[in-house]
Amino acid sequence: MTELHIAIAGAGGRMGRMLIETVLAEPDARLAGALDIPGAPSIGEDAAAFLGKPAGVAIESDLAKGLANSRFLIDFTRPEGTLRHLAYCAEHGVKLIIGTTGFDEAGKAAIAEAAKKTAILFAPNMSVGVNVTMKLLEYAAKNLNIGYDIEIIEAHHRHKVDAPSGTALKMGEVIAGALGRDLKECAVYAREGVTGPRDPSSIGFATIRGGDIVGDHTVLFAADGERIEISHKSSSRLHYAHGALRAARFLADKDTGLYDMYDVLGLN
Ligand SMILES: NC(=O)C1=CN([C@@H]2O[C@H](COP(=O)(O)OP(=O)(O)OC[C@H]3O[C@@H](n4cnc5c(N)ncnc54)[C@H](OP(=O)(O)O)[C@@H]3O)[C@@H](O)[C@H]2O)C=CC1
Ligand SMILES: O=C(O)C1=N[C@H](C(=O)O)C[C@H](O)C1
Repeated sequence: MTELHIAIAGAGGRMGRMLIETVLAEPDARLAGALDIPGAPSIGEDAAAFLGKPAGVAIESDLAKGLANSRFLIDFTRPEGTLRHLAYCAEHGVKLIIGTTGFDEAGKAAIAEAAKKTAILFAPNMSVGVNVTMKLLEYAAKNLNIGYDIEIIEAHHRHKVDAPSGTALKMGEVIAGALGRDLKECAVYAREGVTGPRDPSSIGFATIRGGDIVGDHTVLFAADGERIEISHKSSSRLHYAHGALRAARFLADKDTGLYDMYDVLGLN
């Protein structure tokens, strides 16, 4: 069994901590490094101090130190952080699993470019359930292509900084693709005041933020006389972390290339 030497970025964050706990629990993985943003209170602490059982890995802000012993970096941070890590990983052949959301087009292009130099898994949601839900949405959209208004509703905790969620946007892309539409042309992200009647070719988004909601996504197909709702609800972050570990195993024999969870799960 090849041991996966993994560093975790955003080590003090919600997903960072879940990933550290998960890596420490997996027999084929070793926590080999931990990063956080310069100035974060966690810098210098043991990465597993929050678990009450030190792992002997200090949280670093210096990328060379934090990644010295790692072949993989799992990064769930912010676009600006991921893009900084990306440049270093591409240069030094560290494989990257990116869960961060909220990238603009330039950020996505930078990730695609870096994938010519190192292997990258980039997915706004690493849950197996969410990715299977995407396939259900593709099927539903293809078969409900006339007379159904499509609305995507997502709800997350009060700390989330980007909207709509990366998952909701990906769901929109999957649905638009299945219908032969371009999401950039048909997405409606907000409604207020006198909006006029709904454009039947639009795909609407609604965002809810509050409390500790881990992540809920519902796609509504609404027609005259019936409604179909396809929902996924997360009650824990563990399944995202398990997905990220599956992604690392998938990248183990890849040197370059840009992949997503469909590749990992054989859903293409
Ligand atoms: N793909 C998936 O399956 C999932 C994706 N996500 C995405 O992961 C990301 C993180 O979510 P979450 O863990 O809840 O967020 P948190 O805010 O809890 O954690 C983010 C971590 O990244 C650090 N950070 C912030 N800015 C930078 C930077 N510029 N450089 C380096 N590190 C930085 C933060 O440090 P500090 O706290 O000091 O600012 C913190 O440690 C989000 O984009 C979210 O949408 C979340 C869950 C699942
Ligand atoms: O910020 C979060 O928490 C989550 N972010 C991801 C997204 O934007 O889709 C995935 C998940 O919904 C949790």
